[in-house]
Amino acid sequence: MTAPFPTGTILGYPRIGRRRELKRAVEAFWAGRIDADELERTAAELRGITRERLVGLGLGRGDSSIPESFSYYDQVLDAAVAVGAVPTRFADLVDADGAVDLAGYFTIARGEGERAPLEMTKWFDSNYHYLVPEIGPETRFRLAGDRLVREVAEAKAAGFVTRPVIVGPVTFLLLSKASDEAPEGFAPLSRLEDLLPVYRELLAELAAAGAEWVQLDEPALVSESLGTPRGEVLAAAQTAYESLGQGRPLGILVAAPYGSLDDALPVLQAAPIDAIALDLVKGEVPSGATTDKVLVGGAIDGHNIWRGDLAAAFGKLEKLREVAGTVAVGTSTNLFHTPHDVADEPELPAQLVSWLAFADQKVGQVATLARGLAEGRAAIQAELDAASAALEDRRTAPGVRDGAVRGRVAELDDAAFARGDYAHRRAQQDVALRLPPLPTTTIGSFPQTGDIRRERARQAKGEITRDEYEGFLQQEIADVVALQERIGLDVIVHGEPERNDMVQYFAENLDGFAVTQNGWVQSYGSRATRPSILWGDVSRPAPITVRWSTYTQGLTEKPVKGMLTGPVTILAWSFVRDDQPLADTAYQVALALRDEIGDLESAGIGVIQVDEPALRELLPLKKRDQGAYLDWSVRSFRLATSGVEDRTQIHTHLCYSEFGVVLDAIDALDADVTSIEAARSRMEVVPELEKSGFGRGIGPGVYDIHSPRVPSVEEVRDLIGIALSSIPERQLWINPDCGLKTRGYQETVASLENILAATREARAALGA
Ligand SMILES: CN1c2c(nc(N)[nH]c2=O)NC[C@@H]1CNc1ccc(C(=O)N[C@@H](CCC(=O)N[C@@H](CCC(=O)N[C@@H](CCC(=O)O)C(=O)O)C(=O)O)C(=O)O)cc1
Ligand SMILES: N[C@@H](CCS)C(=O)O
Ligand SMILES: [Zn+2]
Repeated sequence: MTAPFPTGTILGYPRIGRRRELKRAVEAFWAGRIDADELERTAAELRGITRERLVGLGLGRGDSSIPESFSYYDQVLDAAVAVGAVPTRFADLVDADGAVDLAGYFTIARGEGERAPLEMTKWFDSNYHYLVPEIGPETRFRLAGDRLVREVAEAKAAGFVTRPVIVGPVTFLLLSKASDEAPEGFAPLSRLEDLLPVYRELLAELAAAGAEWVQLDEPALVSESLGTPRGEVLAAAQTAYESLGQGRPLGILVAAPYGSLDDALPVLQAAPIDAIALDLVKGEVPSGATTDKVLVGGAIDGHNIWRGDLAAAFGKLEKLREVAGTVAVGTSTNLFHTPHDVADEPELPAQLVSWLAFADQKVGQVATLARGLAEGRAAIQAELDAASAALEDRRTAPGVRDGAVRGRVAELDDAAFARGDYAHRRAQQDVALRLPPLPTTTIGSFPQTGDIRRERARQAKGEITRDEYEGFLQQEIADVVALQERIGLDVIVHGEPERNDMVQYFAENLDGFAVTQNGWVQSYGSRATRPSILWGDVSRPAPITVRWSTYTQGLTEKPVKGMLTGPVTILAWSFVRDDQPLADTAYQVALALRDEIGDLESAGIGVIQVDEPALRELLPLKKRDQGAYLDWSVRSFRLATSGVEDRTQIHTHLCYSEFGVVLDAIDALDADVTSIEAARSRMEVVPELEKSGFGRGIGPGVYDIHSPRVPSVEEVRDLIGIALSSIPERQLWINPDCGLKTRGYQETVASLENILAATREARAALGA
């Protein structure tokens, strides 16, 4: 007999700690300042605090409503390690039972010496990055990790019955790539039948440790963008859950966040599982056939921070009751996309705070709606009314709608989105910039050293004055310029030392945004960001970057590249207002950037880069939504960048994604030069670019900045050679994959020197 499913739950909770305690402990472990036992103790303490907190917020101690969703680094890596899927290059880290210890786990995540880590890529349409498992015929699946089982037991010992969460087998394989050993055309999904017994064994162990329910996350079932034919995905889901459901030792919840299940819903309904979690924020309440399964209605948005329309959310659950015998309320996704607690933001205006719900407030909302489901709408009417009143207040608050901003957007005509003919631009830029063949540049940031972060923190605390801080930054820029000149780079950057983050910095300088003090959200591993809150109409009260760029240009004869973050990325990495289409907000941000670009040009900056690393990330998971997205995202970039003279060279930069499906959109951005991550995949994107007829400047990265490894001159020369076999010399730029902010100086300098040495060799070979 399956235990009853709780009436309210969340799909997961932030695991980094309210003050990023996990980051500090993990980085201390990496630096050798604490040992594995101490790291384990800190992590166990954090899990204990989380469980107690969730009970305090209204979840149950013994009813499986609390998810066991901790991870030291990444949940996909956790699944890989649990099922023994460790690539052969890490074989020495694996013990006789197939297990790796904590140090080994981090080595797989981060690489070591010549051993590359697992590749990192975007988790669905979010700014979270997961590690890509490598699967081949040689992968020996076995139950190799017992961490989740130990955490269930740890909870049990503390008086909790929690619900362990693990990436489901179908999603696990669909997110994997073929290992180095696999033959051409090998599909990891072909190993499903071999993987399922391991999951079955894991479920048995979780049940033995005291779990009554397990949550298998299957977001891949909602996505149409993973490249596997839909029929194969559905068949895999059927096989997996027919198999796992037979004689199951505990209740199985299959969670499908980030969109609607569409034709996968009947497959899951027919399978011998007990509950299905639906995303009712991105997806609709399903109509049609009724089901005997528990439907967990994800009516509370797990991917943003708005308090939202609680009455409408309850309405969705009431509608869900028309198709399911048992309905529970949940979050649409794991809450790890949101910061911990609005109460940690004393500096935010009270009115704005009243519109917000971070993870803890969302748990409270789930508890309220669960009470409504149990006791009827009248029991929660006061809470529903309070949320509706906050929503109405938000609708009419000053700044949410700014007539001047709206008027400007309304008056835009086609000319605002177009530059002159590229051939003419190129000719003018050649004269203005006088660059050598295979011009070299970097992507913008130089290492964000402890010193820089400390000085910024001291300035924020009032320990040093604004002038002292700015003097420090000027010195930092002067050093970075001198370094680039010494190494021989052609287009100089200022290194972005004034930026805490490439989005937050702009948010701090634009109207319509608020920023948080403690609103950290994990981006990957130990790295986090504080997404800004875009709550009102956006405009630029004053120039933002102009004085930094002009100061830098005053230090060198070489062209300095102005550096901005593009509209799509500013939206993607902020919490964006949900009361108007994203396109409308994007155009407002684009106009603010257009003003900044105009001012940079007027100040004599001849090269301006507008980063759009999140262009691929925001691509909707459903094909039916992609055309409209690509249209407004490309237009917003063009709106930002097309106000300049032909002689001004516009660059863009993309990274952290696979770009195949958006190559046409990248071309349509009409940037003069596009730098794109390519080193880690050994220039995989280059033949695709050639095929797509990309005709402007292109800089496929030759240095993988995710790793501390220094690429050798030969390695860079080989990559340049591969690039030149597809890209005409006239178009090719030489640059790293991305900014250098997460790197140290030693490896940065050595790598850039090697890049320049390889470029000089390549130029000589071309007779240039
Ligand atoms: C390029 N990427 C980015 C993404 N998203 C963004 N919003 N920004 C990005 O750059 N997504 C894709 C990629 C990869 N993702 C990341 C995400 C995060 C980092 C990163 O390095 N994060 C830093 C924190 C950066 C930051 O906000 N720094 C602030 C605050 C610094 C701080 O912690 N200060 C201390 C005090 C200082 C001291 O004494 O040392 C404190 O507050 O306690 C700043 O610089 O002012 C991280 O550490 O996680 C990289 C890529
Ligand atoms: N200009 C930014 C781009 C990161 S995607 C940087 O160099 O860090
Ligand atoms: Zn980048």
